[in-house]
Amino acid sequence: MCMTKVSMSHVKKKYDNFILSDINFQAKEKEIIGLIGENGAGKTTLLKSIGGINKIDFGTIKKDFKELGFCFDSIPFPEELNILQLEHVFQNIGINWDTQAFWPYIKALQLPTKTPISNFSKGMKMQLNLCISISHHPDLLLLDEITSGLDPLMRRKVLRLIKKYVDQNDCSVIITTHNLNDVVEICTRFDLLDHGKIILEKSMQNFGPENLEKLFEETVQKAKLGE
Ligand SMILES: Nc1ncnc2c1ncn2[C@@H]1O[C@H](COP(=O)(O)OP(=O)(O)OP(=O)(O)O)[C@@H](O)[C@H]1O
Repeated sequence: MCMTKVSMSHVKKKYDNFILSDINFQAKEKEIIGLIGENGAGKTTLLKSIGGINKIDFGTIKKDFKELGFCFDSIPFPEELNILQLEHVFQNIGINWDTQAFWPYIKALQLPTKTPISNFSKGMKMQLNLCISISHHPDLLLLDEITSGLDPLMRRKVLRLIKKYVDQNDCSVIITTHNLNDVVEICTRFDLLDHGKIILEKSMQNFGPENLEKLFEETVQKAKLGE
């Protein structure tokens, strides 16, 4: 049976000038869900609501995951440390941490282990963030624009790593991205957001980047015209 990791029902989140409204959304085990939409559509707000980082104003979120992993744009660890030092800290703070899993990820992405993290590029920090997140063995992984700022080769490596993690674990992933190739390459489903609403949800069978872009444009255009 395919387990649901998170289920949202009629969720609303209000900011002064924005409402995420009437969100009904489910993520099931093994799904990799791409959240797409124009700038300011509400992708990060939705992701943060799922992760409990945002307090919702209305509706319910049923959480059936055991361990949450997430990567948002801020780095939640001390940047003056290098990877060797940071890994030592994780080993010793008594959290769910798998050293054996962590080092092969670092090796695969060729991240330097003795350079202070403060000297890493934005892309390198994102990669490290991902390696740390999946070394806690999350069964729900939230990734906010994980591929932005990555060169094409590194982007491919990161996507492969995410896909492999899902293949080998009972995990579901929700990823926000502006790169529709990310969705085509690893997602099993996408949800298109527009002005705080999910206006389209589709399984990824038979979509290439061109027809996904066309569908994106047409659906957003129709929503703007109120059709
Ligand atoms: N903490 C906040 N306080 C007030 N408004 C916010 C806050 N966070 C986000 N917003 C607003 O909510 C709306 C949706 O923002 P969000 O970051 O979720 O969009 P997004 O789809 O992820 O955009 P992008 O693709 O540009 O990253 C925007 O209008 C933004 O200004």
